[in-house]
Formats: sequence, C-alpha cells, structure tokens
Amino acid sequence: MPVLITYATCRGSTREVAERIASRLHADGFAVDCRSVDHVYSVENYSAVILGSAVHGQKWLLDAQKFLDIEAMGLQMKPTWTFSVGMAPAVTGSKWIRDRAVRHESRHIEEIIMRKLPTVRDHHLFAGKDDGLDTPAPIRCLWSCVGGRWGDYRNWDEIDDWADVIAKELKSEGV
Ligand SMILES: Cc1cc2nc3c(=O)[nH]c(=O)nc-3n(C[C@H](O)[C@H](O)[C@H](O)COP(=O)(O)O)c2cc1C
Repeated sequence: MPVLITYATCRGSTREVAERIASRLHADGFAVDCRSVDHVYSVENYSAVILGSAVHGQKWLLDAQKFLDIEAMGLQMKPTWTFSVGMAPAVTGSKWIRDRAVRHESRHIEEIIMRKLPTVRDHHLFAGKDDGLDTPAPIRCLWSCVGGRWGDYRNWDEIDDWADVIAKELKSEGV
C-alpha cells in the first residue's frame, strides 16, 4: 500500500513541501500518493500517512483540522506524521525571539494534534514562504518590528532530512 502525503494550503507553498517529501520517499523506494486533504476520501488504503498544513493565526487551516477530526480513528491504526509550514521559523535578528516564536507556535499546534491523535509519531514546523504583498500595512510593520522577514524561507535540506527519518522508521518496521 502507498504512503499518503496530504496537505492543506492557501497559496501553494505547503503543497510544494508535501511534494518534496513525497518525491524523497519515492526515490527511497516507497509507493506514494500526494494529494490535497479535500481529495482524500479515506486513509484506509494507505500504509502510513504524513499530514501537513499551512499555519494561519497560529493554527492549521480549517481543511486540515477537519481532516484530522474526521480521519482520527483511521489514523490511529497507522503510522502518522504531521508537519506545519509557517513564517515563525523565519524570524531573524534575535535567536531568542525566533526560538520563542517557534516553541510557542509548535506547542500550540501540537497540543491540538495530540488531543485528536495521541498516536502521532512527530510534528515538525518548517519555515514557509510569504511575500507579504496582501498583508495590511500595520501587520507588515508589526511583523518587521519583531524581526519577521518576507520571502521564501523553506529549507529543502531540512525537509529532506525529515523525510529520510520517516523512510528509515518505515523501513525498520517493514512497511
Ligand atoms: C492570513 C495569513 C496568516 C498567517 N498566519 C501565520 C501564523 O500565525 N504563523 C506563522 O508562522 N505563519 C503565518 N502565516 C504565514 C504562512 O503560514 C506561510 O506563508 C506559509 O508558507 C503559507 O503556506 P501556503 O503557501 O501553503 O498557504 C500567515 C499567512 C497568512 C497569509
């Protein structure tokens, strides 16, 4: 059975992260199926699941939250990993501020995931992509004041490494 890599995105950067994870697993010999959460009808026919979402307002997008609600029972039966894509890890200037922002956002998201899916193997928050063009000026200003940056901060090596850890774990379990 293939590994499902499924995602919720608003502007496409989370889809590209999911596609990167899928291609990494595929190159490692796994059959994969990468699709948006609204195109997954059941997780039954998958050997493992990797579920990701863009972060808005320190939360997963609604489609991803709904997917987790609906599929929680099915997901408990198989190895499941989760990831988020947001701009908190792209804060620069002070490492202290960035670490706090990442810790705060990760904890907030992980609490919700754990409540719904206590068997989840891991959650990872990746830096995302945002040009800020649609963001209102006061929020742009606030973001810049805390060292926030605009641009594409996805770290493909970090994403590959995370996919490799999953591949190793699945192989050791004979998936
Ligand atoms: C309306 C809006 C709200 C956002 N809120 C957050 C947030 O609370 N925390 C964060 O880390 N990133 C936040 N971001 C940044 C996005 O998560 C980031 O740009 C991500 O790469 C978007 O993924 P997507 O291209 O798949 O939609 C926000 C972006 C937008 C447009």
